[in-house]
Amino acid sequence: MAISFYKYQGTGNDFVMIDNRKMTFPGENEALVKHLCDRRVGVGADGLILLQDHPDYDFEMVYYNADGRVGSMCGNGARCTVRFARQLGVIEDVACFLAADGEHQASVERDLIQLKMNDVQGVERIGNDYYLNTGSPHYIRFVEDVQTIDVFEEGRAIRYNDRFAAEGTNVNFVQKLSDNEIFVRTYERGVEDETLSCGTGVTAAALVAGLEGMQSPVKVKVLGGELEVAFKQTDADTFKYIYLIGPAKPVFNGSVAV
Ligand SMILES: N[C@@H](CCC[C@H](N)C(=O)O)C(=O)O
Repeated sequence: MAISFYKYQGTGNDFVMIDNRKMTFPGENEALVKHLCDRRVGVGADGLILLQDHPDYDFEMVYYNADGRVGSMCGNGARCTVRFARQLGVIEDVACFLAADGEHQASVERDLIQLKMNDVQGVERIGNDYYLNTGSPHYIRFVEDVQTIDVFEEGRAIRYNDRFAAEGTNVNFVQKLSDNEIFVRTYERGVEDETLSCGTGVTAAALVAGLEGMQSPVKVKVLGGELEVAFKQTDADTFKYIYLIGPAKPVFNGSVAV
């Protein structure tokens, strides 16, 4: 069997993208998804996304982590899916689509995709760190110099500690660069390694920076590029009108024998 695919990336977070409007892709086949995401024997990606028809939305996005399991919300993946939907002619410059955490709106403006994230309510304090859900679970730790952090070892230690081992969490190390800019490095659950960018992680980090006094919009540097997060804090730990803004680009397309 041959599978046609597209490869997209958003600030270095990369995805195998499949047009599954004919519902031919066997999404329940964990081993196949894992194989396609494998960087040695497959296409290679941090995750795989199916774009599917939905009766009530422009499209539905179904996201899998590189380990082959269905994931929760993926912010960079969603921005890439919007770009992909536009390339396929499914949408023009605006979209309303369904993802793991519900409905999302998005718009395309030249290179940039602006994605509306769901409201966030509840930010837990864990010692000097934070834990919140921006569609996916994120642990946030502020550090003095993010470049010197061993993200794999320190992130993995938190992801597999007694509190998180069963469900897992993504872990973000955040450095404040100025009064409106942060640098974020992320250990991603389901990839079980550092990725070059994580959209829901960057969003979580910006909201927590907001809790610590940073004004919206927050500029965010990641290893794979730059993003921006706009938000409105409406309560002690409630955020609304959250937007994740940044580029999403096609890389190549092809067909892979499986
Ligand atoms: N890379 C993603 C985050 C994906 C979700 C995560 N790996 C999980 O399932 O917890 C993003 O851009 O948000």
